[in-house]
Amino acid sequence: MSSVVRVFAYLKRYPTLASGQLLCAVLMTLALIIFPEVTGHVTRDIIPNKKFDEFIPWVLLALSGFFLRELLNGLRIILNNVFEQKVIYDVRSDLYKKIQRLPLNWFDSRRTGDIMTRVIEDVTAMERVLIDGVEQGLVAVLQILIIGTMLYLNDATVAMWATIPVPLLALSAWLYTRNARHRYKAQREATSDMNALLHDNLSGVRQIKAYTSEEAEHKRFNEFSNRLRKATLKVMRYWAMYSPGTSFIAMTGYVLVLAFGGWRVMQGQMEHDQFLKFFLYISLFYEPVGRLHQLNQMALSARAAADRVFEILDTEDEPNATTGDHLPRPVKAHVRFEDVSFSYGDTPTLSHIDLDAQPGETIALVGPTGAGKSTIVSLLTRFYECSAGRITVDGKDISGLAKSDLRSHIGYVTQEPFLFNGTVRENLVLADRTASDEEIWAALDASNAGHFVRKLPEGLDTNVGERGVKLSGGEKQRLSIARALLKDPPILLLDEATSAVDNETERLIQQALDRLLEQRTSFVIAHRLSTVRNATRIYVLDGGSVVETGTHDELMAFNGLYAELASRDFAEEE
Ligand SMILES: Nc1ncnc2c1ncn2[C@@H]1O[C@H](COP(=O)(O)OP(=O)(O)OP(=O)(O)O)[C@@H](O)[C@H]1O
Repeated sequence: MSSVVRVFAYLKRYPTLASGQLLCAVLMTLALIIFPEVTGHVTRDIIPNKKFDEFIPWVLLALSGFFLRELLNGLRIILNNVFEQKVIYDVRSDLYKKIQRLPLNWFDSRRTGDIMTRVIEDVTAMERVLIDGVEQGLVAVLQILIIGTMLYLNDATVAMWATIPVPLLALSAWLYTRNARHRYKAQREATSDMNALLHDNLSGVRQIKAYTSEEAEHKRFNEFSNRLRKATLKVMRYWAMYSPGTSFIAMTGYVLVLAFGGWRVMQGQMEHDQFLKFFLYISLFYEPVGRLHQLNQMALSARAAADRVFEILDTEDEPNATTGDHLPRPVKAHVRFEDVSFSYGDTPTLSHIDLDAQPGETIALVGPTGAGKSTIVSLLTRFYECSAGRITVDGKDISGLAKSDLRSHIGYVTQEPFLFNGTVRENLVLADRTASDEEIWAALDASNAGHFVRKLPEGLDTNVGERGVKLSGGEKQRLSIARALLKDPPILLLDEATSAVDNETERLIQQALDRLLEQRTSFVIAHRLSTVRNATRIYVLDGGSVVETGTHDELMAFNGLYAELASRDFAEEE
């Protein structure tokens, strides 16, 4: 279905506002007739007969015609804006809801800046078709019909000559529109590319400064900006031919009235007052034609934007985004991977993984970089779906579970602790919206974060900055542990941080982690020897397969890949 038609579906939600503004627009158009009719009457009857007593009331009537029109216009603008903002709100809300339900691999191949452009700019642009397009378009057409009728009622012959340019205008509009879509699409895409680059560079501003690549990045930004400039100029070049061209065609209508109207006046077939009225009407006739051309331009741009918005809305939700089974209560958290295979693209990432984690066990995942450790964790949270095999929790295949239910039983502490730009409290209650201050402090104390949070200028209400930029790496890690503690999930996924912290911080973090791992089924992508040693079982991965399994001592005795990794990676710790 055409994007433009689909945009109109949003109209139906607000029938009162839509019809209210249309009614105002129709009445406004009707009020337009007052001035030319009054002028005609005054020229024909009042002035020649010197009716001084009637003159002022007629002039006031002409004035009241304009007053009424603008009064209605004011009301229309108010209704229009309320309508417009409601629709923008609805489309954005639908879009955001949809984005949250899209599978993670959709985001893997998208740029954040592009998604933001669609939500912020494209929604506004597409909505203009709906509001301005429908309303102004209808008003313009109505004005053309009403004034056109008045022209024919006044003098059909002159009216016929006056409207000769109309088919020519329709033809040029069709020619312009026919090839315009790709030009507007290119313009919207160039905007999006530039926003995506800007977003990326702002996120990586530290790297840019550290590598003193400001100049190179400025050049790259200018290249993108230049592409947008060129795309916009291309749109404008066509408009520069189309707009004056159509204006000229419309103006020939005036000349035709002058020529044929003047001729009829000279032949005594038309009165002076009629001739004057004709000029007033003809300007009212061609003025909305100009507006229709502007609307056409806007509609084309809006259509390109709507295509981009509907592309997101039409993407399929991730499976079980909102529906599915629930885990049987109480959740014991017995996790099994049974012959699981997975690939992100063409090459297999995980092959035939078997893994068993009994309730309360700590499972360490160890292996060289790129072995597939994080992918195992991502499959358990169902960020990605297994290509073959199955994963069960308490005997239930997770592929049939509602994701919200599954994830509500899983805590995930990522390697790079991500904090949102908000207060300490806002970042923590992400795990439990109903948590009291006492519970928050208990989680902070258990993660050894209570001490430093108490020292922050506004305690729990201190803003941590974008991605937690105002905190140290160790502090961020402890806050993310506190967040997981607050959630208190039966299953915990922990990607241990690799960045070096001083010994004291390391001790504090380790203590926090020990508390976090207590009495839960945990999967730890282990980088610390202490974690690996305490693990119930270690799975050693290589090239997407489990190559060794056992405890630390067993694997050291086995003297395989684990022993090699351990002697290399953990040498410093020992
Ligand atoms: N989103 C993704 N899209 C495509 N390929 C991916 C994606 N994420 C990871 N990969 C690839 O899958 C393989 C396994 O990656 P994974 O992150 O699971 O390894 P890892 O063992 O956790 O590595 P590390 O210890 O370095 O974090 C790698 O070859 C990686 O390049």
